[in-house]
Amino acid sequence: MAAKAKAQGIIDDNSVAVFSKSYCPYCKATKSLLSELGAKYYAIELDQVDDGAAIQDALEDITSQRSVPNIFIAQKHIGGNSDLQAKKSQLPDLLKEAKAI
Ligand SMILES: N[C@@H](CCC(=O)N[C@@H](CS)C(=O)NCC(=O)O)C(=O)O
Repeated sequence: MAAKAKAQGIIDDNSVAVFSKSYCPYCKATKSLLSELGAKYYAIELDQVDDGAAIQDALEDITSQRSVPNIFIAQKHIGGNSDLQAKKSQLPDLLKEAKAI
């Protein structure tokens, strides 16, 4: 429950939240794209925090998605890297609406 509250808090408190793992190439692609677009984002590396596995379980409960990256923009679940890349043309508007750029 603590992990679920922490995951939800990260989603609620950040215009863009990326649940990531430091070695994950899809996560790197997501963070690169957001950086290229000049977006402010919060990333948590689940392989580098003690409660990372519990947060990953909580994310699966919340989103039915277990893989990382698990991405939220303006508290809305976007999905993983392939979902984010597929929205590339809409991202500038989405990120502006979210006040991330
Ligand atoms: N199609 C997914 C692929 C993501 C993926 O395969 N991520 C791997 C890490 S690189 C993963 O979540 N593996 C399971 C795990 O780390 O628990 C996307 O585009 O985000």
